[in-house]
Amino acid sequence: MPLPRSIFVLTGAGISAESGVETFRDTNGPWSKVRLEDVATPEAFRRDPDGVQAFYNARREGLRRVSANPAHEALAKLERAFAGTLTLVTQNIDDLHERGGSSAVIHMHGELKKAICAACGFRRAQDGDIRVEEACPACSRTGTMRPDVVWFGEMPHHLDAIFERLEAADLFVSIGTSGAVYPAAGFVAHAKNAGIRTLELNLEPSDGSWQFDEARHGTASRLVPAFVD
Ligand SMILES: CC(C)NC(=O)[C@H](Cc1c[nH]c2ccccc12)NC(=O)[C@H](CCCC/N=C(/NCCC(=O)O)S[C@H]1O[C@H](COP(=O)(O)OP(=O)(O)OC[C@H]2O[C@@H](n3cnc4c(N)ncnc43)[C@H](O)[C@@H]2O)[C@@H](O)[C@H]1O)NC(=O)OCc1ccccc1
Repeated sequence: MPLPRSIFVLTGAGISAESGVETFRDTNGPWSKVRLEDVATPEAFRRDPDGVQAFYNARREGLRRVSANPAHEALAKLERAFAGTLTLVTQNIDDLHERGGSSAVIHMHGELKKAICAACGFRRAQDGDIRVEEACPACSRTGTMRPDVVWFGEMPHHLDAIFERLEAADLFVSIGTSGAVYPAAGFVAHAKNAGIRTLELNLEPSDGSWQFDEARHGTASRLVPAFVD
């Protein structure tokens, strides 16, 4: 296998599973206790801001109790080895890629540790809880500060740069994702149509596994370091 010149990596919840961040499919994960449309849509935020804030405040607080694992660290090593020609796109809203040493992470679904004003777009770093009634420091409106995450029905971030980088890559690697949520789940088909080699590293075959040139199944903390070395 010729050494790729530029690699595009997409990650999902599976890469953070061994750090203790539940995936969306975990039987006792956060998503097993709530309905997606009750916590991760703009409509839910309008209908029940307390419930939505509590859901994300709890996940943000949970980040204090977890740390990056060997899969995150291996991708940081790959970033150093492929200075500038590695694109790392994650669907995850946790900060474990950065805590694993990666510096150029594209969070296409946003970040738990950021907040945004739904009225004026003001953004800030967010460590503690967002309080429902707090006022936006920029426009002074209250009840508009929300987690800076992409909810269902909202446009993911950085899509133009993502597709540009994807088309310029010669290897697409998908790690720890079930391929259930679009547009991320469509990246493998896009890569194939562009003649790019595709590799899946996942605990089990994902919904889109049949599309990959190669699939290796097992835990990320074992598969990713083995892929990088
Ligand atoms: C449910 C699904 C069918 N719905 C969608 O896809 C929707 C609607 C839609 C759009 N296009 C479509 C086309 C067809 C059908 C539906 C749609 N998409 C949207 O609404 C998107 C926005 C979607 C983003 C929503 N926000 C998230 N997250 C942030 C918030 C939050 O986190 O709270 S999505 C969220 O769910 C997804 C969960 O998936 P995974 O990360 O893969 O996690 P999962 O648990 O499912 O799987 C884990 C995998 O890991 C593996 N694993 C487990 N342990 C390990 C281990 N140890 N090692 C290795 N692997 C492991 C498991 O085997 C498993 O395979 C991620 O994307 C995650 O970010 N927006 C949009 O379309 O806007 C308009 C648009 C867009 C583009 C252009 C024009 C218009």
